[in-house]
Amino acid sequence: MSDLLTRITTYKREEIAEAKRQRPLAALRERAANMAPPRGFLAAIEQRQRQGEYALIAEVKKKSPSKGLIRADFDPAELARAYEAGGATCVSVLTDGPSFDGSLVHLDVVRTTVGLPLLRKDFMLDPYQVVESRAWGADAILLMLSTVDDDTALAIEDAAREFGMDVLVEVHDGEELERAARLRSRLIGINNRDLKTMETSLATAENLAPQVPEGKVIVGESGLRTPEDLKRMAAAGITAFLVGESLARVPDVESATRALLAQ
Ligand SMILES: O=P(O)(O)OC[C@@H](O)[C@@H](O)c1c[nH]c2ccccc12
Repeated sequence: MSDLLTRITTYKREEIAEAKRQRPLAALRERAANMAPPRGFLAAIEQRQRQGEYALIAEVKKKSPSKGLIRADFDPAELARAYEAGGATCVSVLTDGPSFDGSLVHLDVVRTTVGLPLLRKDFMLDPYQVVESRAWGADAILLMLSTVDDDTALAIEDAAREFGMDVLVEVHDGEELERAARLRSRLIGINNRDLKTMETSLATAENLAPQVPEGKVIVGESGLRTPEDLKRMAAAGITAFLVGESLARVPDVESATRALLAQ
């Protein structure tokens, strides 16, 4: 694991232990059970694709370890509303505090603001976090295979299935892709960003896409800025995208979202 991921997973384990003390699983489960059922995340993506359109998961992102501050006047509700108005299919909400200035409260705020399905973007290490995600209104979770072993990945996936949530399984290389193929989730995210070097190359998704098994839905992640970038991904068979920085950075987010999606 890279230094950054080691640092993040270390504090994340402490956060999880503290959350379990403050809100035991039973209480969290009760809250999750009272939530409205999940909005179909994968279903929304596949519906767009069936219409011959790009599916965009637009990310509510204030800052990141690689880019620093992305949006100074950060307002998660306003950002999500602009994404929705601009034609996004789903919204990703970063909830990690220390590295991204995210919060579970953002998830709650975004859910009451837009009707789109929501991904909780965080570092999932424990099935407890899946219940937590549902209790705060997430419809899908991110599962990075670089941070969990196969048994943990399966346990997290099982928890998500129990709640009817979708799982975006994130990979960065061929080995992780092989591991992803053994999971049941159909959504595979290929992260163009190398978390060891922080370098982003669209060639990552281009090169891995042909190795993704039939029946999976590929999401191209990170470093996507222009309609040409999306076109390049589409040429490799990728028509669903996760985009944060390039949209969250600009003043007029709605127009930028629409412009990015113009085919
Ligand atoms: O801001 P970008 O380059 O458009 O990237 C968005 C998203 O792919 C990125 O935030 C991301 C992908 N996988 C992650 C895992 C953890 C934190 C963040 C990420």
